[in-house]
Parts: sequence; C-alpha cells; structure tokens
Amino acid sequence: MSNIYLSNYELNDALNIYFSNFDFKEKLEREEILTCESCGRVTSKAVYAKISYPFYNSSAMDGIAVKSEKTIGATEKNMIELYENEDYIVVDTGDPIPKGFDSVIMVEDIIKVKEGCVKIYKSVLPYENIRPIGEDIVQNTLILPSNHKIRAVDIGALLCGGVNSIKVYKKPKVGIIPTGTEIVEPALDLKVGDIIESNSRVFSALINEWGGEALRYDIVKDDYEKIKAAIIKAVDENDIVLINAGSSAGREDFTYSIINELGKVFIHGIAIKPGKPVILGKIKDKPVIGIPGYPVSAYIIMENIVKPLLEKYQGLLHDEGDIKEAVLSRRIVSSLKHLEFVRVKLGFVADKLIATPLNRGAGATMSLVNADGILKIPQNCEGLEAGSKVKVNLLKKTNEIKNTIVVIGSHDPIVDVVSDLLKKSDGGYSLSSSHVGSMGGILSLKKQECHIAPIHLLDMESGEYNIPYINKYLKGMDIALIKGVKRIQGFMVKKGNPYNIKDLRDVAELKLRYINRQKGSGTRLLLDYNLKKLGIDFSMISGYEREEFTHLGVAASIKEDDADCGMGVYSAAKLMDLDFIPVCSEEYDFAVPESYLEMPMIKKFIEVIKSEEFFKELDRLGGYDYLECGKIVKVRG
Ligand SMILES: Nc1nc2c(c(=O)[nH]1)N[C@H]1C(S)=C(S)[C@@H](COP(=O)(O)OP(=O)(O)OC[C@H]3O[C@@H](n4cnc5c(N)ncnc54)[C@H](O)[C@@H]3O)O[C@H]1N2
Ligand code: MOO
Repeated sequence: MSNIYLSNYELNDALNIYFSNFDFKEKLEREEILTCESCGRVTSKAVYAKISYPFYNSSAMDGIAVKSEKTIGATEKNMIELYENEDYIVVDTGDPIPKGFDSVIMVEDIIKVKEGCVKIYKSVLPYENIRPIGEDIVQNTLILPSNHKIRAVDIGALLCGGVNSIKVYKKPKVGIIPTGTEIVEPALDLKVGDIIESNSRVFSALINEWGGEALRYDIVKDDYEKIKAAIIKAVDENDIVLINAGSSAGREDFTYSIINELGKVFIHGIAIKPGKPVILGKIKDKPVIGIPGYPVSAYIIMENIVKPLLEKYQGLLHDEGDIKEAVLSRRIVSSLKHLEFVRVKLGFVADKLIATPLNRGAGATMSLVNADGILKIPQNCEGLEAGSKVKVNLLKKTNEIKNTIVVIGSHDPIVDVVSDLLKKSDGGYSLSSSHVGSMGGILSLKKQECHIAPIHLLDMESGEYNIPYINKYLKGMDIALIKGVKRIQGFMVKKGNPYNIKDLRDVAELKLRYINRQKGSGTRLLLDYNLKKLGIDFSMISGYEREEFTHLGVAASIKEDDADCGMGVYSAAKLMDLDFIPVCSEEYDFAVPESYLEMPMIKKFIEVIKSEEFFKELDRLGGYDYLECGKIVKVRG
C-alpha cells in the first residue's frame, strides 16, 4: 500500500525543492542541426555571421550604375548625356556594382536618347541606391545570442549570414507511460468501466509544442512488476519519464512505491487543486513524475511542473504567458487548503473583460476546450465574490476574445449550430455560451455580463412569452428581442415509451425516475406550471431535485437508462433517438441591449439566424418553426 498521507507543499516550494535535486546545467546536451530545420529550437551558443550580407556592393534598384562625379550639375535645364559601358552599365536590383562605378540611377529617372546613350536630369551622391557590403549583416557580428528560441525570421538572417548549421540544445526526450487496468485505447465498442486513454496523447502534443520529443509507451495494467518494468525501460530510453494515473491512495496506485524502490520520491502531494496527488521523484538522476489520472489535474501538472522542467532542459526562462485583469461574473468558493486553478470563459462586454467560471471538476475535459483563461485562487483565500477584479492567464489572443459573442441564458441545441455558422462566416466570430437558464440570462444582461441572453419565459397570466419578463426585470434598459424559434417542448422517454407515459400523472403514480432542469431555467418553470395545472405536488415526482443544465444532458441520462423521463425540446430527443410526448410550443428568443444591435458581430449573428443554411440545420434537428427568426422587436424594459 502506498502512503495515504500526502504532503501539502506550496507549488513554488515544491518546484524549488524538486529542481534543487538536479544539476540542469550538466543536463544541457548540445547538437548541431541544419539552420533550415531549426525553427523552435534553442541556441546553445551565440551565433555570429560567417559572411557579410550583402557580401558585395549591390544595386538597390533597377536602373544604371554610374560614376557619381559624372552626374554633378545635372538638372532639368542642364541634362547630362551618358554613354553605355563608359559612363554607365545597366543593372537590375541585387546585381553587383561593376568596378569603377559608385552609384545607381533608377530607370524612371533616365531619358533614353538612343541605343547606348541616356540623358539624366538629377545628380546622385556616391553610394546612392547601392546596398553596400554588410549593409544588413556585417561578418562576425552577433546574429543570435545563446538560449534564444529560434523563430522563422531568425532563420532568414542566419542563412544570409552564411550560417547553414547551428548548435542547439538537444530536445529532451520524454517517455510517457499510461497505466490502469480499466484504461483502453480509443474505440467505440466500449463496455461499462472502460476509460478511454486520452491523457498520453495530450501530453505528447504538449511536449512537442514545448520543444521536447515525446515517446509514448503502450498502456500498462495495474500490476506492480509490469509498471516497474515499463518504468525501468522508459528511464533507460529517455531524459524524463511521466507515469500517468495511479498517483493517489487507491488499492492499485503503485507509482509512489515503484519510484521509491528504483530511486527516490521527494514530494507526494502539493497544495493545488486539481493536481494534488502528483509524485515528484528521480531514478538514475532523471526526473520521474507520477501525474494524476484526471485529465484536468493532469493538464495542470503538465503546465505547472512539466513545462518548467522542459524549459530547464533547453536553457529557457519560465514563460508566465499573458496575464490580464478581468471582472468575475459569479462567486467562487474555494478552500484554504490549496491554490486552485479555475478555468474561465472570457468576453468583452461593455468594455469590461468578464470572466465566467467553467465546470470545476477534475475530469471535465470540455472545461479545458472551452476555457479562454485560467484564474488562480490563492491558497489562503476562501473564495472570490462576484464583481471582484481578478488576474487571468490568457489561453487565447485578446483579439479573438474581442470577437466573441458572449451568450448567457437558456440552452438549446440550435445555439451550437449558430456558433458553428458564425465561425464559418467571413467575420470568423466566436460564440461562447453558458447555460444558466433563462432567468440567469436576464440577470446577466442586467449586470452587463453578456451580449445576448437566449430566453423562453412564459408569463402565466398573459400567456405571453419573454416580453413581460424583460419589462419586469430589466426596467430602464433599452432591450431588443431578436426573435428566435418556436420550439416544441415535451417529455423525453426511452424509445418505445416502455412505461406508456402520457403525462406527469403517470410519472408520479408509477414513481418513475424523473430528471429535472436547474432552477431558473424556462424548462423547469414549464414543468412547475404543468404540475400546478394537474394539481400534482413536486414531492410526488421522484428526481425533482436532480438537476441537469442542458436539454442534451437530460436526454443523455434517459438514453443511458439513468432516468426514465425528463422535459426538453424535440430536437434533443431526436438527436438521442428517444421518444417524445409533446406538451406545448414555446417561444425561444434572444434578448440583447438595443445598442449592441449595431455591433458587427451582432449584425452577423442576425444574418446567420436568417440564413437558408441555418434553416436547413433547423429542419435537420426537427421541431422548430422559424417563420419569425431574426425579426427585431424593441422593448423598453
Ligand atoms: N481516497 C482517495 N481517493 C482519491 C484521492 C485521495 O486523495 N484519496 N485523490 C483524488 C484526486 S484529487 C485525484 S486527482 C485522483 C488521482 O487519481 P490517480 O492518479 O490515482 O488515477 P486513477 O485513480 O487511476 O484515475 C483517476 C481517473 O483519471 C482518469 N484517467 C486515468 N488515466 C487516464 C488516461 N490515460 N486518459 C484519460 N483519463 C484517464 C479516469 O477518469 C480515472 O477514473 O484520485 C482521487 N481519488
Ligand atoms: O487533485 Mo485532484 O487533481 O483535485 O482532482
């Protein structure tokens, strides 16, 4: 059994302790490679020019090479005649300047008199229009210093300076061993309990991006001797070894014991979340790291430990990346026990950079895909209030974030379609959507934290959709409603409707497993409205408290037999191949501050939802009426 009691070092302390066990200067290995293949590599030595560039005096223009003294006094009134070979020689840009000549007159500044004779009306100075020897690079001057990461433009200067091969640090070789009896290679014929092996492929891509050379080994089952043999082989074949999963305290988490048997573990457990149970060890003077299995934990360890390690092997200083100040849109509670890395979405709304936290689960790979930045909550902080100013490490370029429409509110599969069509459009805009329900969307419009809020809110008294809610909750704001679709809401049940559900009475009487939507979502309001109409108390519905955030999430739970019934849109049922019992048609619209209608990206949004291509997609999804789609209704909130 491995040691269950993990240590709790602060990240920086852990890095200092760990790295102090290696002499990285000694580990820097050098090699000579072709300059033309050196992009991304790091110079291990200063590089000086072997030749000057140009290495001869050359013409900077198309024209004639002349002797400048012969041009003195030339004016429009007093043109001077020059004769070929004796007074001038025709040259093109880049040609060497013939001996005895010292300047060039551009072809547009000469008047041809006859074959072999021209007139000039301007004098030239010595070396005018000539690129003298070494104008760009002088032999023996420095082109690149040591420890410089070679860029595309550097290659040009190196080659011009006669440097055809270059000394660089060797790429550190990194062996990656995925472990776990339940881990399988990516496939679709999966059985319950299988876990698709994805981490090692992410690691390989990151290592290659960071200048290393990744070598991925086959998956090793949770077997002490097998993992040990794999580690011994990988240590022999690489400079650094990463072992994935088996880092925590489970029955089959062997990594700690094996590293300790073959070498030494310095640290097991760091005060960060996710990524806590990382193991930092050494075998045969090589770093061997046990990386937690959860994909987000693994990524955080890669960024914060493996990247700095690779930098040490290449003589590079640590690159902190781009950090920007943002305003937090929602409150986050954190623990005093660790530094927490929270993935956030970013958007510029009303000139403020707004950060919205994403799913904080260590297994949420989509939180990494959707993240625009990472926010660090310090160890001694219990959390952050909504509205507080925070610093975020950017994962995207500022311009891309500026070209993102921030959509917060109710979810519908059509939002994904709009997102795809916007990205494909000539504006190349992005759409970032958070599903917090219609009321959450209204609130976020009020706080100026989104551009668009998709809503479907039925006013029980008037029977009217959306506008009464804008009037009530967005008082004093000029809001426009971009009309969206009429969509069919109903109950989703398994194919063939095995319990023969007709309405909510059956769900209550048969005590079927219901799956609800989150508070504040229009779909939940619709359920409550229907329960009230039928006189059923919510306590009669088992699973009423169980919340999902999207229609597709509800549909997936029913499909996987984790629930019997849930409310959602027809398209979600169809996408998941479920049966559907229609209840009503509702209006799903997009609320937007009127002033945003003039923004090019909002104009593009409207153009997209009025396009034939969009309607075609709606037909494919099914259950949508788009007669009014894109129409603008102005509402004074
Ligand atoms: N009793 C305790 N249980 C756990 C603790 C703890 O302290 N006490 N720590 C938790 C934390 S925090 C983390 S992080 C994980 C670390 O788990 P392991 O490194 O031991 O990894 P496994 O348990 O084998 O796998 C966890 C999880 O990771 C995913 N996984 C694993 N390998 C891959 C791969 N190659 N590609 C993609 N995904 C992978 C998979 O979802 C596994 O279920 O332990 C907690 N438990
Ligand atoms: O440390 Mo684990 O990585 O929190 O999820």
